[in-house]
Amino acid sequence: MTKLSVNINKIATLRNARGGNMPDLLKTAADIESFGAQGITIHPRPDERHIRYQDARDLKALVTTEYNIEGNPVKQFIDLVLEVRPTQVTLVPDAVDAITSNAGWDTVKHKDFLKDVIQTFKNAGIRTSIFVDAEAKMVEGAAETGTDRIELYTESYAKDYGKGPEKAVMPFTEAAKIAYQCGLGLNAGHDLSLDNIKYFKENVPHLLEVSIGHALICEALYLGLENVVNMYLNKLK
Ligand SMILES: CC(=O)[C@@H](O)[C@H](O)COP(=O)(O)O
Ligand SMILES: NCC(=O)COP(=O)(O)O
Repeated sequence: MTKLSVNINKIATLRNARGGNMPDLLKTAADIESFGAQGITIHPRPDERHIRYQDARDLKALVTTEYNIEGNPVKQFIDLVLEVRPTQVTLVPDAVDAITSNAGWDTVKHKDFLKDVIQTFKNAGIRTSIFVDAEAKMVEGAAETGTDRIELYTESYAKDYGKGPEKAVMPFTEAAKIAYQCGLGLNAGHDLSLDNIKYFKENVPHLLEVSIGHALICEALYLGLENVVNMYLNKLK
């Protein structure tokens, strides 16, 4: 079985737009768990444009499933993760000004750095994962850091899925096999959606977990709007 970890960054984006507490991030996380999701993912960024560092602390007391914190391991992030002690930390090499994550780690170039950071988190009993592109060299490099898992960066799959799913998924199938041979657990995420997730699951072996946020929240709007519009109409009769 592949676990679904719901990324709630977009709930925080919406909340922050008005400065109040609507939607309530903590209630939404609890609801998502009660609907059956097996994990909650957040990706606090240094500018706190969506998830705030305090959200990461508050969620710790509430999340009863797998709690996954993603981010670039700058000092502030490392300190936060060591304080919160989630189930899993996912290291993502994102630039401060990036709109969203746009690349996996170069695990060859940054091997020594990653080894140190991974060890720090493992010493604290936190499972580790490294965000990588679906390339043999990067997967093998990740294995040499001592990480428990990798997360395959799936943007290219999502982008190319419409042009031909067989070709789009091929590098991910291969990377998954290599990860398994290296003894790495396998996660995946970025731009996965209701359209493309089934084919990915069917063609990528040993997939332990996917984290999905942007599309899932958009789909929740599309699929929930009719109900809410009708509730308003009923009140306005
Ligand atoms: C690592 C990854 O692919 C996701 O965490 C993604 O970066 C979501 O972050 P944003 O919600 O800030 O786009
Ligand atoms: N790790 C990927 C993630 O948490 C969600 O990415 P996205 O679905 O918001 O693109």
